[in-house]
Amino acid sequence: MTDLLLERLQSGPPAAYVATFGALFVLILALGRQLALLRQAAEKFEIVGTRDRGKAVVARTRIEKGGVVLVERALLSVPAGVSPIPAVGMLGRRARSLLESLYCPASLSASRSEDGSHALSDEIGQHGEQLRQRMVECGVWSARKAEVDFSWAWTVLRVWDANKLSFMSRRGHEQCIFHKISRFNHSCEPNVRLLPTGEPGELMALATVAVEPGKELCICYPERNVLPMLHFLHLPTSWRRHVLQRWQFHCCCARCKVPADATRCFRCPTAECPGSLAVRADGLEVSTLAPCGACGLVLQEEEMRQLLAKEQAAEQESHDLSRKLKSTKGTEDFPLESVMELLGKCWEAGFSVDHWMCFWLLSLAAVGSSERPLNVASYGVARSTTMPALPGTFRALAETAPASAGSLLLAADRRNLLQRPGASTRLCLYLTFQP
Ligand SMILES: C[S@@+](CC[C@H](N)C(=O)[O-])C[C@H]1O[C@@H](n2cnc3c(N)ncnc32)[C@H](O)[C@@H]1O
Repeated sequence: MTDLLLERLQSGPPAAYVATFGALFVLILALGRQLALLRQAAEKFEIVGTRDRGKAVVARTRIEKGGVVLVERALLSVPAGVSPIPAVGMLGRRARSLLESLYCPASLSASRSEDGSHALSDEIGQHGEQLRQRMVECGVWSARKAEVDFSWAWTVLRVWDANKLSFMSRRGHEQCIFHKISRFNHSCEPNVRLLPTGEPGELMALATVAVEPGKELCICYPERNVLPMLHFLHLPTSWRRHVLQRWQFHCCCARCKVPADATRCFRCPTAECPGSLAVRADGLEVSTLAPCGACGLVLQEEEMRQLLAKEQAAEQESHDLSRKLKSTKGTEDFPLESVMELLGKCWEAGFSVDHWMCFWLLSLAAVGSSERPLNVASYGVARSTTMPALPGTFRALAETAPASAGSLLLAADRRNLLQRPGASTRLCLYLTFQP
């Protein structure tokens, strides 16, 4: 009996078994591949390579406004403010390889205020020099494993830096990385908005406008207001470029490529001309103004210099106002007078009603003059940026405002402020009041 067994073992499994198992294995692989292809075909988007911004998500079919592009569960998720290091060290094989395939910049940038006291670079050093030590200290790795896995973990942390998204779920404030959602590029005229589904580590991508097949699907990376009640999308091009440096790229979206910055524009001085002159945003060191869009007037260098100096002075005052707003508790101490005063200065300085500062001040004026509690009024601006555009909103305010501010309020009342750049993305706005 034992001899028979030994003989069987030495001669190995019969060839028929090997062939059957081999065939089954190949069949399972082929089925898996077919299933993956079917799933991909059912998706409304595909991930493709681009010439200038790595991979991108592109619509495969027409997606209606408000349509769900995808719902995805995160590959890696940690509560906000908590180090991702232990989670990185405990990833499974599949999550590891998916993460490794994501975009990974050459350098991890310096500690950031958004990360608060838990800036990653405070733990691991600017270039990962303390990473090994931290992995061992927090018990994720033995000293030997630290030697082997160091470069892998360093890569994953750079992936984390470039791709992480923060949002609220049932579990609280989370920071997550996704396999597909992390492929969305940024645009200053986004057509997709990410929304938490409420489930832990889960996000949903919704189209904010109808998207035609072949068009890139983009989100807006900065989520927070830059000034109280002023979202990133309403900022001038140069300021947006500065904010985007956090992701280490120079935005090449359609809005950033336009040579004149429509959010920094002045009224045309020609009598009766309704046009405006916008600051050129083509990277010239000294700012100049493009000719008037309506009558073609070109300003002399000295006139341009004067307008730009006035703009700089008003911007300086906007920082003081922003400080006041941050300490505002309610409607009682809302600095409406300061808002009106600055509006008046902007009008006298020749700003167009489309200038970013006018848009901001007009939103503030609408909130500050509303009879509703501050959080409700500012939420109104957040939910519906149509509020400042409702006929009559500013006309009533103009009656009590200083004469110069009154002109701007009346001008704004005749216009739909949503016609301004970035406004098509209004579903992406979260103009919340941040005390
Ligand atoms: C979260 S990843 C987005 C997906 C990435 N393109 C990829 O290949 O996986 C962020 C990086 O994509 C690139 N990127 C995103 N939006 C861009 C834009 N509007 N212009 C240029 N580069 C962009 C930048 O390199 C940025 O750091």
